[in-house]
Amino acid sequence: KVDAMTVSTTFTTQDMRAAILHHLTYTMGKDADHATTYDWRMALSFAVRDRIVDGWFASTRKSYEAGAKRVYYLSMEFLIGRLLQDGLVNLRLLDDACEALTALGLDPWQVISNEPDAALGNGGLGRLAACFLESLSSLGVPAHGYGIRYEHGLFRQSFVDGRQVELPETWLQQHHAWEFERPEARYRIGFGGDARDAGWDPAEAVIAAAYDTPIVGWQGRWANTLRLWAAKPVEAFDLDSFNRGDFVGAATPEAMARTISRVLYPDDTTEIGKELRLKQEYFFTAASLADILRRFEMEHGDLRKLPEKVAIQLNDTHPAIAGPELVRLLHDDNGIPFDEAMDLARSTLGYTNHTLLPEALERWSDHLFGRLLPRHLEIIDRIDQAHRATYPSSSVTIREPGVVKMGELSFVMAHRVNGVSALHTELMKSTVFKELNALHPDRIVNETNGVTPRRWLLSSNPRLASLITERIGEDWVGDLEQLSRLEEHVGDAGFLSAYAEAKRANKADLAAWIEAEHGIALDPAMMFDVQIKRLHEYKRQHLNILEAIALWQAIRAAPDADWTPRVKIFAGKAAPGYHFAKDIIRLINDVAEVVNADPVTRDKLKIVFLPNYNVTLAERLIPASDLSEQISTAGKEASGTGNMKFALNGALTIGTLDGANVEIRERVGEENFFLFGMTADEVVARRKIKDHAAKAIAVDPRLAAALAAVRDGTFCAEEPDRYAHIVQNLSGPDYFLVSSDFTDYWRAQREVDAAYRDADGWTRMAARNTVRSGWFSSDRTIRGYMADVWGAEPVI
Ligand SMILES: CCc1ccc([C@H](C)CC(=O)N[C@@H]2O[C@H](CO)[C@@H](O)[C@H](O)[C@H]2O)cc1
Repeated sequence: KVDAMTVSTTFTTQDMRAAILHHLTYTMGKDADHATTYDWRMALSFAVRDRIVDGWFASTRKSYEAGAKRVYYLSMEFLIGRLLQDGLVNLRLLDDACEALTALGLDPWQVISNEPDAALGNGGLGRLAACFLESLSSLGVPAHGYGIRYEHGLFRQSFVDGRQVELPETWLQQHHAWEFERPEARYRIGFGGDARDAGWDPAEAVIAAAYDTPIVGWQGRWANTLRLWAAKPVEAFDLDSFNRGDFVGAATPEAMARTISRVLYPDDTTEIGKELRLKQEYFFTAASLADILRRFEMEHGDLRKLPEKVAIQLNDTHPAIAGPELVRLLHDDNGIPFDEAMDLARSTLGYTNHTLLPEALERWSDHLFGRLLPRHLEIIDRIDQAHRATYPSSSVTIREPGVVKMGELSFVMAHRVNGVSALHTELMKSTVFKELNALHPDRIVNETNGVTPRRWLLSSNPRLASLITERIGEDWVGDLEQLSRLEEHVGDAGFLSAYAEAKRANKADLAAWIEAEHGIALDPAMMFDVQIKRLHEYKRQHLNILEAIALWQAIRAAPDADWTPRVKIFAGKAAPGYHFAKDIIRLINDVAEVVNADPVTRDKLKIVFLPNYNVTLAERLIPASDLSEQISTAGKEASGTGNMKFALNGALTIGTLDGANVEIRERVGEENFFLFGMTADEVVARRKIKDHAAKAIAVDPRLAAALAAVRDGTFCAEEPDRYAHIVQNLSGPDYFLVSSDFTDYWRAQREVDAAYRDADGWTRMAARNTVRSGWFSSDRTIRGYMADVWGAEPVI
C-alpha cells in the first residue's frame, strides 16, 4: 500500500513565495503593489490547491486501481469553516507560507484569516460530517461527501439592543477558491407529475450541477471529494417572454430553479415540513444516487454487486428518501424485482440518528409527499406492506394516516442504524426505536462521535500541540490515543508549567481579540467559563445565566469574601423562529449589561455574549477555555462534540450524565470532571412529580432570588415584564428541569471555584483531560463505522 501522494519535503519557502506570486499575477491578475489582502489570500489558496490537486488525482486513480469499496456520506449539512489553514496544516506547509508571506511584507494571519467560513450547516450534525470527511481522507479511505452548495449558508448573527438579528450569509459573494465546477456532472431531477405502473412522469425538473472540493487528509497522504450540488434551470432563459417585454417571466425559470439550493434552513431541532425543504432533500439525494450508480456501473457493471462495493451513510433522516429512490432506480429503471431491489438497497444503506427530540423527527404530510414524489410514496407503501407482512405481529408502520415517518423508513431501509454516543444508542433502543429494535435486535450499533485532532488541536492550539510533540513526538496527530503516553509527564513540574503557560497565552490572545473586536476588556487571570453551542432549552443556557445571577447576588451580599474571579462567555445562534431561545439570548445580554457595569462585582464576575458563533470562533475560543459547560437535561443531547474539543484542549467539564459526557468522564476520570444533576432516568421520574419546579424553588432561596430578579426587571428596568414568560415557565412546566437541577449545579460550580484556586491542581486535572481524550478522535469513530457498518478498508 503506497501513499497516493507524498508531500515532497522539497517544497521550500522560496517555492511557496514563487507559487504565491505566480497566482497573484496570472490567476488574480494583480501585481504586488496593487494587491488587496483578498488577492494575496486567493493567490496563497491557489498555490496550496495546486499541491492538493496532484495528490487528489493520484487518490482517485488509486481508488479505481484498487477497485476498493467506496463510502458515500450523504448530508444536508457540511459545516466546513475555513479550508486554507486546514490545507496548510495537513500539507505541513504552514511555516513555509508564513515565512513566504512575511518575506513579501505581509502579516500572514491577516491574509490567512481573510477567508470566509463555509457555513453550510447548523451545528453538531454538520460539523461532524466535516470532521468525518477529513478523517476519511487522513485514513486513506475512498469516500465522497455529497451535499448541497447553498448560495447562502447559516445566517450571520448580530445583536441590536441585545436581540438576535439575522442577516444573509454571503460566502459566495467572493470566488470560492477551493471548488471546481464539473459541467460534465449534471443530472435532471424531477418533481410532481404522476406515477403510473412502476413508472413516473415528473411534471417539472431542475438540473443538479456538481461542484467538487478536495478534502485533504493528514500529511496530504490522500484526498477525497466533497461533491456539492447546485440547482440550475433546465431552460436557462425564456427568450420569448423577454422579447414580449416580460422580463420577470423571462428570469423566472432561473430564479425558481436556483431557489432549491439558495439557502440552508436554519433550524436544527424542529422539523421544517416545508415543500422547499423536501425538494432540497430529494434534489441532492437523487443527484447523488444517480452519480453513485453511474460511477458504480462504470467500475463494476452488475448492479447486484452494489452492496459489495458501495456503502451509503444517511446523516440523519434528511436524505432518507435515498431508500425509495434507490429501489426506484434498481426496480423501475433497471428491472430488478422489487423485493430484491429492496434488499440490495438495505444492504447498501446505513442510517445515523442524531436526536431523540420528538419535534426533530421528520414526519412529512403524505399530501405534500404524494404531490411532489408520487412514485416514491407508492414505493414507500410497498416497503411498509412488505415489512408488515414479514412481521405481522408488529404495530410498527412507516405510514400513518396523513404522514410518512422518515425515522421508521430509514430504520427499515438500512442494514445498520447507529446512535452517536453509548447513552444515546441505549435510549434509541428503549424509546423511539423500541419496537423496531425488538424486531431487528442486531441492527442498532453505537458509534460514539469524534472530532478531527488536526483542526481542533494541531491547527487551533499550536502552543499545546508543540508541547505535546516535544514530549512524545508527532505521531499523536494521526493516532490520537498516543496522547496517553503523556500520562507520566503529568507529574513533571516542567511539563505542567509549560502546559499552564500555553493556556495562559491562549487566554491572553483571546482577551486581546475580544477587546479589539468587541471593546470588552477581560483579565486572562479570571477563569474563562465557556458555553458555546446552538441556543436551545434542552442545552439550558438559561440554567447557566441563572447561576450567574445567583453568583452576582452572592458576591454583592459578601463582596469581600474570597471569590474566584470568572468570565462567563456565551456564543450561539437561535433558529430565527425559536422565540423562547431568542429571549434567552436577550436575557443573557441584559444581565451582562447590568453585571459588567456593577462596580462591586466587576472584577469578580463578567458576562460576555459573542455574536455570530461559527467554526472559526470556536477554534479561537476552545484553546483559551478553562471550564466547558455541558449542562443539558440528561437524555436530551445525543452526544455533543464541543465537549470533546474542550477536553482535548484542557478545559475541565462541568456537566450532566448526558450524551458523550458519560464517556468523557469515564475516560478522563471522575475526579477530573465536575458532575451534577439528575440522570436520564431521574429526569423521567422527576417530571412525574407534580409542581416539581415550584418544589425546587421553595427549598432553594438562592434560586428563588435569582428568578425574582429576572421577574422584577432588575435587568430590564425599561420593561420589567420582559422575561415574565421565562420565569413563568421555569416555575411551572419547566420541561427541561432547570429549577430542579439548579441547586446541584450551584454546588458543582462552587467546587469548580475551589478547584481553580489550586492552580497546580487545576493544571494537573486539565492535563489529564488532554492526555485521556485521545479516544475522541474522529479517526477512531470512522474506524468503527468501517468495521461495524461499511465493511470498507483504507487503500493506503
Ligand atoms: C429537520 C431539522 C433538523 C436539522 C438538524 C437536526 C440535527 C440532527 C440536529 C443536530 O445537529 N444534532 C446534533 O448532532 C450532533 C452530531 O451527532 C450531536 O453531537 C448532538 O448531540 C446533536 O444535538 C435535526 C433536525
